[in-house]
Amino acid sequence: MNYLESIKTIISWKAILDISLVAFLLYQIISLLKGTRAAQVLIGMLVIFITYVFSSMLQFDTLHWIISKFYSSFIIVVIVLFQDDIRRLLTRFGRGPFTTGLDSVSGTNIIDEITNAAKSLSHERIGALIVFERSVGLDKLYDHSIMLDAVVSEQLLSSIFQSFSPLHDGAVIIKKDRINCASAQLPLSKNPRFSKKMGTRHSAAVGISEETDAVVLVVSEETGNISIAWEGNLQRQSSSEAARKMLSILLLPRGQNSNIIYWIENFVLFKYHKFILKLKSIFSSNKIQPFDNDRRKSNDKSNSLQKKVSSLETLAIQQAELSMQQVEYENKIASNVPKNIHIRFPRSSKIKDIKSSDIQFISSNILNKHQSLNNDSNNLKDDDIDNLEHEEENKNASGKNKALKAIAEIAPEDRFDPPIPKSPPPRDVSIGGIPLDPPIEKNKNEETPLEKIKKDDKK
Ligand SMILES: Nc1ncnc2c1ncn2[C@@H]1O[C@H](COP(=O)(O)OP(=O)(O)OP(=O)(O)O)[C@@H](O)[C@H]1O
Repeated sequence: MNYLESIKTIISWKAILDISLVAFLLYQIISLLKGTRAAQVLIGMLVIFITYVFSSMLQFDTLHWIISKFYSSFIIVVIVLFQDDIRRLLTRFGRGPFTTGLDSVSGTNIIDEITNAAKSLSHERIGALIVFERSVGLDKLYDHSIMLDAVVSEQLLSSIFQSFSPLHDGAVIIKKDRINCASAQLPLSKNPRFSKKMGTRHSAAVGISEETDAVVLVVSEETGNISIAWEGNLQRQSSSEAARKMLSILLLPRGQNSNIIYWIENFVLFKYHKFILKLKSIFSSNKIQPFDNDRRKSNDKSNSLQKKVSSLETLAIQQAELSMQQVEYENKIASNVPKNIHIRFPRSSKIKDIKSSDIQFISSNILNKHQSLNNDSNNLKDDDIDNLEHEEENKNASGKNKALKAIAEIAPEDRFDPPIPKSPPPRDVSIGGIPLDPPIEKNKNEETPLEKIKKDDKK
């Protein structure tokens, strides 16, 4: 009985609260430092501390003196080494699940516009990075960005991220209910788990969510996946609808008059998603994030497709070469054409949607186009040979152009190629009557390719 009573006096509610607070603080610090460079520094400092204790016990006076000098400036060392991590830790304590980023009235519309834009961008395989500012200001990112202060709309967001837009590189930042700026450069993730496996767009999304309480929506250009980064986590969304729900949880205040029940509901939902994310990363095979698995699968698919395409391309070239052997004249005219044939898929096409029948269609298209080129050159044979002599170079060039046009026709749908710059204006050939580049004299003994062909024909 005495024993139980003594325990009761020790374990007061204050002690329990005290221990819980310490445990919570330690958990936050460990979860923040886990996997970072700071964790390694911390381990190094722990080793020095153990050496210090042993040096004192074993009376190694010199070692003990050196380490004690080091520990006298310990606080300064810690602040210098961990300045980034301390800032992140303090930011984390300064925010909570109750800080929201959008207004409860207009927020839903904004999330709708953004998820619709993400859906169409994902469908077209156009990468995007959209940051929602919450309680921590992102002012330092504005300096190198382009200020917009525009109303959030699906059309505007979609056009910002098109590859021909001057604003497409970098992130769009949503502040309150407006698009604040575009082309913002975000800090990359410091977590080696992300920084090593991911491309820079996703690493930047995680990076800003590690440093601040911002929520980031990423659309992958490579896979078309929509992901959301928050609190240093990255969660791939199964659909744009899932992204909409997740953004609503993270950004919208729960209810117009947010009372404690809504707050708790928000907190539980917030923690639930975090817990699910952790579970997934623990149980996912090979300890690879679902995100990485997707990327790997998509790489495998595109690799096998590339193999198929290159083998079909070789076949097309082989057949073209065979047909070219029939007439030497054609061979001379079109000898460069097969080398110019490249299969180009439109940017927006989904790799998984391209079936083997499509590839067959494409390859037969190449052969047809090539055949028509050869026919063109056959017709030329009937033309006046003298005229040809002067036009031979032009014909060769037009043959190549036709081949390139044929390639452009293979996949014309909604592919956007930036306009080809006009040829530069003619250079000044002389300054004050002194020629800059003396004209190259044609070697009269040198045979033109057409003269060679004529000779061969005569033989
Ligand atoms: N630090 C950054 N801040 C903002 N945007 C960035 C940053 N780093 C890269 N980006 C954007 O990401 C693009 C490059 O993406 P990259 O292919 O490296 O990333 P990724 O994560 O593999 O994405 P994706 O799956 O879309 O290819 C850049 O063109 C740029 O628009």
